Amino acid sequence: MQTNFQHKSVVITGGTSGIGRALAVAFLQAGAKVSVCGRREAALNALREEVNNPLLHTFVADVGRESDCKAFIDSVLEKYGGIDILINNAGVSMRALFRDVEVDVLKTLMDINFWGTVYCTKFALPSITANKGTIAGVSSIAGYRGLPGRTGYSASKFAMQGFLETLRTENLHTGVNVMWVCPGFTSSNIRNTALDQTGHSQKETPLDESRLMSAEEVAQHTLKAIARRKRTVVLTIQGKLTVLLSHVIPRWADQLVFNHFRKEPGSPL
Ligand SMILES: NC(=O)c1ccc[n+]([C@@H]2O[C@H](COP(=O)([O-])OP(=O)(O)OC[C@H]3O[C@@H](n4cnc5c(N)ncnc54)[C@H](O)[C@@H]3O)[C@@H](O)[C@H]2O)c1
Repeated sequence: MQTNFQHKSVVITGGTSGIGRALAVAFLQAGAKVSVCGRREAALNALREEVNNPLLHTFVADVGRESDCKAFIDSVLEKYGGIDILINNAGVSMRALFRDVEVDVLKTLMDINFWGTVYCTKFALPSITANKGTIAGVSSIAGYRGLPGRTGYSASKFAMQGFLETLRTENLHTGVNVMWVCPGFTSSNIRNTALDQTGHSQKETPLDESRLMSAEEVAQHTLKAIARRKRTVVLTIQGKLTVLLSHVIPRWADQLVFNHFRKEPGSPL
């Protein structure tokens, strides 16, 4: 890994916790120049103190805002002179049935998960093209398969994958690799910060987070996939089976997914 990423300029959105944070640490360990954005200065300061590495650049930006994304990418170009790898990682989830949820919750998820990806990619693309680099998205099984209680989340990840797939095809002969990674359930803040029907954080997780894949494992798989210039990576067997079943026998997939989410603690199904 060391040889692949040494001195590369790597940009990660949403890098103060979970998978984004683990990616930042892993790329720094591999000798990359890492730029991370987050919404809160205090969380970015904590990350800087913890990793204590001069190759880490942090910037306050809400990826749901186009002007923040431009300012973030401009700051990276100014500091490091270019971008080799962009990882669109920042994300928020939800848990509420569509019949109950306020439409604004879905708009918030689209703003962050989808539009944040579009904005950052738009501003970083010229430099990544010049460097024949990589544009990556941290997607989800929810980007292949609608999951109950997650209409906005699934829609945003389907949209992200459609956007990235199109971009990959447009860039087939430019030397730019466009790819996405789909982790399975991974221990992080994503379920605690998931929005409820009125747009407030749930502040609890329905899963035993200690039994899930770690963010560090996801980061290692992601570095490997980027180094090998993969197209898409689904990280778990359960995820691969869900994707396959959804294509081959979608009616079964509907029932299996329904059964799975009905058993989730607090499920309104
Ligand atoms: N944890 C899982 O089980 C899992 C599974 C599949 C996909 N994912 C995806 O992985 C990615 C990372 O999530 P995670 O699991 O590490 O959760 P997390 O909540 O720990 O990390 C999400 C990060 O995004 C940041 N973020 C949220 N909104 C933002 C905004 N508007 N602007 C800037 N930053 C913002 C958060 O501050 C945080 O640093 C997400 O895109 C998520 O959809 C997670």
